[in-house]
Amino acid sequence: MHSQAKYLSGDKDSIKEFIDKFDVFLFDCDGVLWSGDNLFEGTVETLELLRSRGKQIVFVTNNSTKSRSDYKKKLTDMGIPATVDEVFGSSYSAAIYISRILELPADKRTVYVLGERGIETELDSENIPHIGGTDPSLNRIISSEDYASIASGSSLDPSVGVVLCGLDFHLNYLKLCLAYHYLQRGAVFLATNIDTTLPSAGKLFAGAGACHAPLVAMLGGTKPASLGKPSQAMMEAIEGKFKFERSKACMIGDRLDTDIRFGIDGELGGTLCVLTGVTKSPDDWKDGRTVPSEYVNKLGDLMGAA
Ligand SMILES: O=C(O)[C@H](O)[C@H](O)COP(=O)(O)O
Ligand SMILES: [Mg+2]
Repeated sequence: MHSQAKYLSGDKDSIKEFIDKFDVFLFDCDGVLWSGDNLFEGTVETLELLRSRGKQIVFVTNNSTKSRSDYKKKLTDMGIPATVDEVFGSSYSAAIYISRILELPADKRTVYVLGERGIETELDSENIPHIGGTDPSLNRIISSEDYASIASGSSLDPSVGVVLCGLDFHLNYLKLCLAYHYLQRGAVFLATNIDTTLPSAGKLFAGAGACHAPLVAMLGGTKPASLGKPSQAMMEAIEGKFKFERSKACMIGDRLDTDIRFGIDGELGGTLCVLTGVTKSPDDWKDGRTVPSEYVNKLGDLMGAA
């Protein structure tokens, strides 16, 4: 880990030297490429510059609301050429973990989802049965019948072996209580990611970590295993798919406890922090716990090497 982050913005030679050090750039999305649907200045040009220099680009996002194909569409709609194979999201990471790593009893293979369509799509891609999620019948206030049927277990699906939590724009009391009772019955507690906030429109909003925080409180502090950044299960899955040399790879992100931690723990060749998302200034890493190797004001500053 670095004790001092090198500031690159405006330093043409250092930017060129930085880019030349790496063959692969792992790009975080929210807070780096855009804020919500607002693309940051210079993003398209910077990605074009890196590709023109033969760099491999991988989009590594913790945003679980979209599948890989959804992200490919968002990227291309925003003017960023991308293929589905270049996208690796936390929902996909979780689906791979559940289908290929987690060993569940044969009668406990169903996943109860607290989250959006992106999680469901990726579970489908791994043929994992799931309930909850975007089921419209759950978008309502809990009833006295619900209390009774959840308490007795008569409305609970006995095949649920996992509760998987992501960013849920339709979160409610009923859904949290269903998740809690599945967990109480022994379901494995998983999260796509731990991000407590979501950058959008230049400010911060509730993130996936805030969505499952009520369950952590109800469970007396038990936290889910998270399959997004900084999980090294995700790094290993990405490395397995793209076969890159870690010392020649750089993680570019806006969040210290996910993106930069992901790159440091993964012993990548470098970590570049941008100040357009969650992290706002070098003061944010003055405790020395998670210090990027380099930083810029915004991604587009790398155009200094053009
Ligand atoms: O709350 C969340 O899920 C995250 O803030 C968000 O989606 C992170 O996405 P990323 O910055 O990893 O693209
Ligand atoms: Mg981000």
